[in-house]
Amino acid sequence: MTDIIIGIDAGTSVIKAVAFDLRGRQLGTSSVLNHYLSGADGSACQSLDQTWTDCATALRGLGEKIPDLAARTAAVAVTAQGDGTWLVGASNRPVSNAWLWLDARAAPTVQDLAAGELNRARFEATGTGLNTCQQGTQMAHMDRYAPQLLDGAEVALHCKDWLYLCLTGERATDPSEASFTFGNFRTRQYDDLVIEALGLTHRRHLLPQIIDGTQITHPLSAEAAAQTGLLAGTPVSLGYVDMVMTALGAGVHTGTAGAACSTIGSTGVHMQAKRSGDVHLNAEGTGYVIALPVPDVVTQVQTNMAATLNIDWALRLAADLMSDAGKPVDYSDLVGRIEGWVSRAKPGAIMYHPYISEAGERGPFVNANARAGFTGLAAHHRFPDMLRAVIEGLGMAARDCYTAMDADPTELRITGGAARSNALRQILASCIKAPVRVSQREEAGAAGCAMMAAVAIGAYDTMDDCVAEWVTPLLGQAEQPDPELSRIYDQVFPAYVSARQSLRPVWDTLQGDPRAPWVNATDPKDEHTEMTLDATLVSERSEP
Ligand SMILES: Nc1ncnc2c1ncn2[C@@H]1O[C@H](COP(=O)(O)OP(=O)(O)O)[C@@H](O)[C@H]1O
Ligand SMILES: O=P(O)(O)OC[C@H](O)[C@H](O)CO
Repeated sequence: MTDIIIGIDAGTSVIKAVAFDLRGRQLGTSSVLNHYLSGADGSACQSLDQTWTDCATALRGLGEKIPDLAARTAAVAVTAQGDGTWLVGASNRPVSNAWLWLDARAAPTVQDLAAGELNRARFEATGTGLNTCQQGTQMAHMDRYAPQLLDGAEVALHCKDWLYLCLTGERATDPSEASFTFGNFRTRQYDDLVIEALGLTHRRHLLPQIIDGTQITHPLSAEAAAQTGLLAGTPVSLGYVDMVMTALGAGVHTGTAGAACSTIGSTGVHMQAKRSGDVHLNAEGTGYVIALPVPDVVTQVQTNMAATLNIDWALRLAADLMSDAGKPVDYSDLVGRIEGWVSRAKPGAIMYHPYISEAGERGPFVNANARAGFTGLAAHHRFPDMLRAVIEGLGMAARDCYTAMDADPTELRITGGAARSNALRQILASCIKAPVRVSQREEAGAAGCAMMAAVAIGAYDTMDDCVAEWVTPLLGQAEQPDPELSRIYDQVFPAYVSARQSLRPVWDTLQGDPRAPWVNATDPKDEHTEMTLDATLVSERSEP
């Protein structure tokens, strides 16, 4: 009897394979740390072959934990980190390492395309502002400065699409990434005007077929079966991009009017489900519109490049000082002190803009030069005051994003590593002025794509039926905002926005001239991969 669905979530930090029963109970997880290479030129690259090997290892690991996994598996589904460019050539071999969503090399091309006369029409079709993370801008950049990469490719995939190809031999992508990058969120199809606006009409042949994993599956190939330990012929479903899979699993679409969902992990993703006719397209042309695997329902999205990476930066600073002073401690050991430090500090005393990512910020404004900063430090301030400001900065950034979406959430469902922090939950609720609820779902991304497979194999007639059993019962208690904190944050927020608007020329000066366009097609040196490793260690150590 087949009674298990496996969800694969290939994130930037970790690749996970998670087993669920057909009613959504999590049975087991197996994970492998992910690795990418980043360079001083802004590059962030990942080996396609290694990604598949790691995925297969995670699946075999799951087989060691769950008795008779292969025979019991009714379906497999895959989602992964989004954006980026995974080029595949003849015989389905990689053309080069993938460019990840973290890759900042396309910055000059983004500036150029954003000023193009077709850009507003492109935005109104995709609902998505241009940034360096996306496949469209990365391919446009390659087309200008490294055309040999595209010349050598037969198909341009995203991470989950590459894994789907390895699992099934099918070249395909899903409606979410296809429409927010190259298409229209209303039709979920490619749009010629969008492709023209990116200057990629002559590369149109690189875009794969679009399939919906709630309706179509392909069988696991014999080669993939040998590598993963699963049975050839097992149905495989292609999930949507991880941002919406996580949100689906954590409660973005349960039928509660006005509810929104934020993922507060390394990045911050803020989203609200809407009918496609109700999407608010802002004047600045920023954000994403990402389809959900539900007819005519999309998510309006604004996403911060860095969320908890700001906390990790502050803790690392403290850990380095302690280590230099002969009291060695890893920054992840300090996570347990966050609550005490925050409770000792005065709210709203210091302002912090959380743009710590080397790639700047993308939501609700796009600026590769944006950088983090404190405003309002005084001699009496100590580390706890600064840490509280960092966490309040994440709350302000979330409010900035929801404001740009014209959303006024009635309730915020949260997931991601920092949802474990009481202090963060209270600050977030008070900044947004809505109760927060933490989903008890441990692996929301893997669950989201497994739900698609559950619909595809007929375990549920509709996604809404599946949500009612897999998602709604796992939503935790509502935690109310603190009215006094909300009053303080109401006062601070306009200043937070005007400060970040005024800082623009300062950031431009600090970053100097825009990066020289990238011309060298060689891959970066392995300069650091420890960011992802550390993030994982922290979250493992801080399990409740
Ligand atoms: N109790 C906590 N308080 C604040 N941040 C935390 C806590 N526990 C984990 N984190 C942060 O959560 C992040 C990991 O979140 P997670 O969602 O697991 O990662 P990712 O977004 O990389 O998939 C780390 O940056 C870590 O510092
Ligand atoms: O790997 P994670 O942080 O789960 O996901 C990354 C997103 O897909 C990315 O931010 C898309 O641009």
